[in-house]
Amino acid sequence: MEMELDPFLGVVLATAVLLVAVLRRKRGSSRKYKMPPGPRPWPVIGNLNLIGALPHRSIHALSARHGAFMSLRFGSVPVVVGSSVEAARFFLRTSDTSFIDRPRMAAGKYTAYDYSDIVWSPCGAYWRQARKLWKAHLFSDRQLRSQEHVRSEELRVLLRALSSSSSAGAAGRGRRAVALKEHLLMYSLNVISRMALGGKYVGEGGTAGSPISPAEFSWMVDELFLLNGVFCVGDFIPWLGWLDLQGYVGRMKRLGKMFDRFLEHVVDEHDQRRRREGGGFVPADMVDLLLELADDPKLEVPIERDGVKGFALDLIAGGTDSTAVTIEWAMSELLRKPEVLAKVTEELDGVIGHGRLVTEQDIPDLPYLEAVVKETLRLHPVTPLLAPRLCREDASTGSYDIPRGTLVFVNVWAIGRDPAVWGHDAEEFRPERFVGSAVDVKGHDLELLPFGSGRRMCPGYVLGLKMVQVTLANLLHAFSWRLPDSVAPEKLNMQEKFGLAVPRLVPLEAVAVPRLPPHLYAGP
Ligand code: HEM
Repeated sequence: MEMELDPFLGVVLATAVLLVAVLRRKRGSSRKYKMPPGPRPWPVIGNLNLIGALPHRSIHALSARHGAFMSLRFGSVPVVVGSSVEAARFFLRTSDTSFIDRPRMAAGKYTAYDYSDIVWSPCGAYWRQARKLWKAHLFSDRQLRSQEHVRSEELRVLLRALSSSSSAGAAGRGRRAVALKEHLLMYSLNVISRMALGGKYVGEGGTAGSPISPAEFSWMVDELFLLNGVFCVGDFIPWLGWLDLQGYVGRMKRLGKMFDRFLEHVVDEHDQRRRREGGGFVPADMVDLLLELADDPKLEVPIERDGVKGFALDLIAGGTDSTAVTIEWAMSELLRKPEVLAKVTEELDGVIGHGRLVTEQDIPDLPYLEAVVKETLRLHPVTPLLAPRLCREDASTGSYDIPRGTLVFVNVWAIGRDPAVWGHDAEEFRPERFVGSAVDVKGHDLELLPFGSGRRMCPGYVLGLKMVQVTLANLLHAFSWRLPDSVAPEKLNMQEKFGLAVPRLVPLEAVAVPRLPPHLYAGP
């Protein structure tokens, strides 16, 4: 949601502000709402001028002045932001049915098959059915267990790749720093490709005729997350939309076409196998399952081909960037805190030993590692404002009204750093705060909501959490990590870059020295 105005856009908006200020007539409103307090909006742009390149931080600074329920106006759209546990309870629990809709924004239209995926689909029979199908079929415990071997095979590929790309001949200090995120993205993409699409469609070992290179694909995923998070002027000032002054809509249309070429190829291949195998066909991956579900005549709402492609896109997008971003933040925090890094390594040595890798079943025996993951998600929730919600009926907090049509954000980033909840050291990375604590990330504890909560909560959280925990555990178990000699831990750049996900601005580079017997880095 970048809102750094370019000069041309600035001139157009300033002219429009003037015009509207001059032409404005006082209109009577049919009902008087008592909205939460907030900064005074300008004509036309509302408060968009107050939103900087990192909206969760700009909004947090404004909430500190105006309150945990705060009104804003983006262009002509009323906005309310919740920034406390009480606000999260109101929006995501007690009045959750009023706020489970999504706004119709350009990103959903152009990058998500006209709102046919789950993330952008409006609340209704189609969305409810999609969530039910995902839960019962794609993300059932049985389905996730049956694909555990895929995750552990790809993990070994990751460890091998890290071991060879960091080696520069001599062991120890002679090693090169690796760009961790590139490796993590390729790994999570391969895991989700094999689980969802039945094979690797990108990069080394990709299926024949794959229409996409790894570099192109990783650019596409980055672009998708950026464009799904930007504040697009046309969404808020519709009469300026046709000008596409920021160029975002053009980029969305281009990206939508690129993903469509890729997904057409994937769906075609799956269709062909179904036809070839006829009655003997057995679904082997999530796209097979989706195609079979789409054919079910008992479906309440039909799922068209665009729906299948939209769901496949959710799987790819949800399964790749979010996990890679979280692990990169965890490693950054650990590299700044050698004593925490030493403690988590000690736990791994004690529980796992040096003879094997960590499995998903080991995680409950690694409470300090679990605490490290929670602490990372507290300080660096991947989507700090959750995905935008739309108020679909007038609601009231008791003190304030939220009219139908209001855009709602819950700033979970701010809640995760609230000293009233987390104490005076809320900004500090200190996993000990979770040791022996029952607070979890599964949507019950409103002070820690990296996956959201309620009916619109992330449906992939079990997989996402598993992947973050087991991957981080193995990175730490299989390698000793340090920053390059030129970077002092306290000087490590921790700046963020905004989009639907908030990754590091500068990718982390670190030196990885293998610490387990060589056969554990060999192929699966
Ligand atoms: C660390 C990993 C992940 C994090 C932190 C994360 C976080 C989130 C958040 C905050 C939301 C918005 C919830 C809301 O509006 O209240 C969301 C929605 C969603 N996530 Fe995830 N997610 C992760 C992994 C995944 C995975 C692995 C998948 C699927 C493979 C996935 C698929 C989705 C989908 C489809 C939605 C939209 C749900 C809806 O609108 O009904 N996510 N996620």
